[in-house]
Amino acid sequence: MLDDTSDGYITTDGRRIGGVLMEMRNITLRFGGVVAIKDISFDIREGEIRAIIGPNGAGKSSMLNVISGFYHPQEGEVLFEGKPRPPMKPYQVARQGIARTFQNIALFNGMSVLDNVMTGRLTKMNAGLLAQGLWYGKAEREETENRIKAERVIDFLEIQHIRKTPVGRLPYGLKKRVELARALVAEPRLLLLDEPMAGMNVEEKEDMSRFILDVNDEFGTTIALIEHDMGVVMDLSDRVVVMDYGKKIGDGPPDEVRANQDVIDAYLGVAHD
Ligand SMILES: Nc1ncnc2c1ncn2[C@@H]1O[C@H](COP(=O)(O)OP(=O)(O)OP(=O)(O)O)[C@@H](O)[C@H]1O
Repeated sequence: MLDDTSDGYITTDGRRIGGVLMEMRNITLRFGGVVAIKDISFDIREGEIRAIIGPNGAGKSSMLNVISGFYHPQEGEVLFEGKPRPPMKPYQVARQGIARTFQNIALFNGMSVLDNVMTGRLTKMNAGLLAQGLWYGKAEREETENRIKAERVIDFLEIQHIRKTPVGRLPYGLKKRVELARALVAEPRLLLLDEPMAGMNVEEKEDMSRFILDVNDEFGTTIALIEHDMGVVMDLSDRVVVMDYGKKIGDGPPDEVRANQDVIDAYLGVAHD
């Protein structure tokens, strides 16, 4: 049942959604004369799958980039665990426990699946180069731990059979899964997925949906994803924000959003004043 208490709620499938992890307050983002986001507010609760959807050019990528700390809005505030988040460099955001995947896959094609996944541990590494030279034991322990974590995620996402394969040789759907593995191995509190189903066939979309649900269920990871296609996220998400021309036109559980006339019009391309 969904209620609005700050302590959270239990979903109909028995998952526990906690309090607010991240809050976007009156965010406005401009690129010169283009207003990509206009005064949008919403929150992301601990443990939930939160989707941001909207037609082309609605401002979804811009919003994801604000959440990930890559863009700094001209107006508004981003709060993480109730505290205003100052402008940060991407690596500082990553250290806060936010990981992401990209719309255009950003993997190292010449490297194996395992090595690509291991790069996801970089933000977790404490033993720097000097420490690796001077204090070999610690660096070795860290390397072993990183490898165990990488192997666990590889097993979980069912890509063991390709762990030694160079990523460049993989079909698109599997590349997307490797990207998910790399983000997940950083053990994020908040996982951001940029159009995880884009360019996939029906079977690949079904696989990806299942893995997103499993990740959320198994690791309790909070997930925010953006998606162009309304259909694919409706079954996955606990709550959905709908954007159109930089504005928020809907926000709520999938059934509520699906019945929202502004949302229907936006997807059908009906003009508004
Ligand atoms: N770096 C940028 N410089 C200038 N304008 C930009 C930039 N990024 C986005 N925009 C503009 O901001 C608006 C929102 O774009 P954005 O990419 O966030 O939308 P989107 O919903 O992700 O679209 P799509 O589904 O096509 O990826 C668009 O008008 C776009 O042209």
